[in-house]
Amino acid sequence: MTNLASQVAPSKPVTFSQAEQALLEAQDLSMLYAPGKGFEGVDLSLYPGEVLAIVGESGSGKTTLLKTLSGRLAPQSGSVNYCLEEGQTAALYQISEAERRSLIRANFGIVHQHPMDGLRPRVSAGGNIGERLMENGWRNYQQIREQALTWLKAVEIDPSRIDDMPLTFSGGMQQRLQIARNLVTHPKLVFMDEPTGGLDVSVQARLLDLIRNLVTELQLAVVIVTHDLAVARLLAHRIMVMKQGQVVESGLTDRVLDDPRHPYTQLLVSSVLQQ
Ligand SMILES: Nc1ncnc2c1ncn2[C@@H]1O[C@H](COP(=O)(O)OP(=O)(O)OP(=O)(O)O)[C@@H](O)[C@H]1O
Repeated sequence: MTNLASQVAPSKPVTFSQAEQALLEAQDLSMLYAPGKGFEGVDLSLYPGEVLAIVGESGSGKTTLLKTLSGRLAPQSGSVNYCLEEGQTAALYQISEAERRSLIRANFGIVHQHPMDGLRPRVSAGGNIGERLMENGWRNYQQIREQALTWLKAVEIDPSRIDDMPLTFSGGMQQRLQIARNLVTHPKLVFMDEPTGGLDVSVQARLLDLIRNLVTELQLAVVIVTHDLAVARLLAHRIMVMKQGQVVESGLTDRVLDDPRHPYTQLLVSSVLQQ
């Protein structure tokens, strides 16, 4: 394992009641830009409060799948259903574009690998957080600023930086700000694409610890794309392994990493152990 694993203790195994209705369900989902480029035949169920890691080599289709699951890229075939409340489900690609946008705004968080892809560069840190509240109907300036201050503290950013522009922040701070902007509206489901990629190992460890605490505290369901098995081990209850656009193995994190069954997963796990 990398240094990262030794700096953050692994999360406790949790089981999810399969009797509960899935929050997100994908059936026979495919999106290929060209043969072998994208993903095909993906089935998946995610339960409330569950963290699912999608792992696999570069180009295996992880980001494309994440975009489709989060309503940002229509599949060529298959369905994605989101459970609005017990017994009420929305088919993400059968509702109108406006309905899908509003569903995403109210229920999903989307954390990009490069924080500036998810932040507005010409808006202050406080404004970046407050904007999300305004999009969800908040109007009282004082309350919005108070929430922004609370969330800056929650993601360990000095509240005195509230009026500073995100471009004056370090990469780690920008990523924490992007997380605050996403979580301020208490989404039920958050999609993360390599949220610790491109950061120093010590910054990664701090960020991972923060993400793990927030996920537990807010009981978030998360789909996280990572090529780093240590990140998956620390955060995820379940892992899905992708190779060339196909899911080759999935299961509880400890089972997949400690007893990998598919030769490709065995290769991934053994290559990490040799580092
Ligand atoms: N907009 C696009 N148009 C055409 N091909 C694309 C597009 N986006 C991605 N691809 C191709 O689809 C395949 C899967 O890409 P994807 O980004 O989903 O993989 P990934 O597993 O997330 O890789 P990485 O870990 O490097 O981000 C790659 O071959 C990629 O080049």
